[in-house]
Amino acid sequence: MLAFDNVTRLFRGGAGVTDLTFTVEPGEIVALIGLNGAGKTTLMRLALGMLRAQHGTVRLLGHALEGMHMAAWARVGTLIEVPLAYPELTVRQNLHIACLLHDCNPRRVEASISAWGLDLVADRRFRRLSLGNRQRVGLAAALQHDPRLIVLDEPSNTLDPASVILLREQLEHRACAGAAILISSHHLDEVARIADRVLLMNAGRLIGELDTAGSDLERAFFERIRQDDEDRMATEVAG
Ligand SMILES: Nc1ncnc2c1ncn2[C@@H]1O[C@H](COP(=O)(O)OP(=O)(O)OP(=O)(O)O)[C@@H](O)[C@H]1O
Repeated sequence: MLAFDNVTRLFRGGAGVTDLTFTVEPGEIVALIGLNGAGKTTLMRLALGMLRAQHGTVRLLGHALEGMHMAAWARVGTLIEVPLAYPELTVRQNLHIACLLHDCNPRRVEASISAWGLDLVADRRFRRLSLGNRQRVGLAAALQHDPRLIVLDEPSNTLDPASVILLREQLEHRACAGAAILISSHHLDEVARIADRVLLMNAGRLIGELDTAGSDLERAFFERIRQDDEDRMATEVAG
């Protein structure tokens, strides 16, 4: 569903991501964790063609990124950084547009409004919403068309605990229906609860998977990062 093969994208100044190879299969929830600046958003932007790889290939839904046509993009659901919405339009109008863009029946909008608890703000302009409600609109827009591939950057940001549970249920439901899901997060406990696999990212590289069965996830996470930093420094000194 989503496959990276040796993908590299470096920015001027040297930051970026290097040699990324991984897949997200149908029915799988894969989480990406790493410190600020590790490269998670860059990876997601590469996955969605918002950035082009300098080396390597990205494949979505069986297509090379360059060969993706509109019908294939309509089967992808994304939320990267901030929800994309027209500030002067209402929640309902924004969801209607998102539905049309994804070639889905606009009758789904009402179910989506109710699923995300947006009934009371459905006719309010997007710009007047609280941050958490904006995020809920963004998630509703990303998921209401039953995408086969879902890519969400820190989706639980600004959500209240009830919405975090709602998000978890929505993602589990979609994974059960066969969607491939990639999410990034800073919430280790939440990630451990929902993800089938947790990929660790550090300094622009994927450095392995975190075993979520362990009792002290934070400790395991920081230990892996510390070890990777040490290994890299040792390699640099030796080089
Ligand atoms: N357009 C750009 N030009 C130059 N450098 C960039 C650009 N976009 C990202 N970077 C740099 O690439 C690195 C990875 O950034 P990225 O936003 O992918 O990290 P992140 O893991 O998503 O961080 P956070 O958890 O803070 O959101 C950082 O050092 C960042 O400053």
